[in-house]
Amino acid sequence: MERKDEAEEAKSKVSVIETWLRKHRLLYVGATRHPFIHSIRDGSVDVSSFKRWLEQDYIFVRAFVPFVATVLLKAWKESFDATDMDVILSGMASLNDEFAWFNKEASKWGVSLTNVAPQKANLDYCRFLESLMSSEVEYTVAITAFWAIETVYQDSFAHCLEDGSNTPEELRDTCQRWGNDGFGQYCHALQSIAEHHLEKASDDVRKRTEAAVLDVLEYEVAFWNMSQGDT
Ligand SMILES: Cc1ncc(CO)c(N)n1
Repeated sequence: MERKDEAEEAKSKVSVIETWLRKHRLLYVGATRHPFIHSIRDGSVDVSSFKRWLEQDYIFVRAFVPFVATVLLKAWKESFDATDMDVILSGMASLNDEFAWFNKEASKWGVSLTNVAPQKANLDYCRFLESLMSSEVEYTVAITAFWAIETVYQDSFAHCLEDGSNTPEELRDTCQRWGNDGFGQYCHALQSIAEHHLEKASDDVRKRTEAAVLDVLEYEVAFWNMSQGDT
């Protein structure tokens, strides 16, 4: 039998992340095709649910920024590829715009972002983020969790902009925020970085990274449930 050359072999090899997405398909679909997302896409969304999501997501993003800062710190210490930092920094820059966007969106919907009490699912998710901020958590685990968090929003909101969707005009801006092609490319860049580090990781780190990705997907489902008032 002829030996495949290396390039051929690399091409046919399924990536670590792709393997996990196949293995945990149902959970991934649960996080990215949630009834709340379906309701945005088909136009039946309840305004009070959307407002609740907006208020709670603002609190989440406040906690997300320090998490991303620790990912940046770990990239600086643990990765020898300068593009890692460039990609993470571009993510931080877009989070800066995101705060301006949240304020604009809040006034459009008559929502106040100050004095909002975080709900349980949000507190749980923020606490999980905080656990990932520890210096004990390896860069591979943190960058892959980061990829998963961004990708759930990208995949969910891009679905609301696809042909055949019936997303109300006043919600298109929100869907664009995470569903636009540039954000999609940024998620792919994060995926390549995560994959690169996973390929080199020990079995133990890989196992813990897979567990963190599953945690992210479960917290995302709970977050959408909370927005719909189901918790
Ligand atoms: C809950 C949640 N997950 C992911 C993102 C993406 O940044 C977000 N803004 N909120």
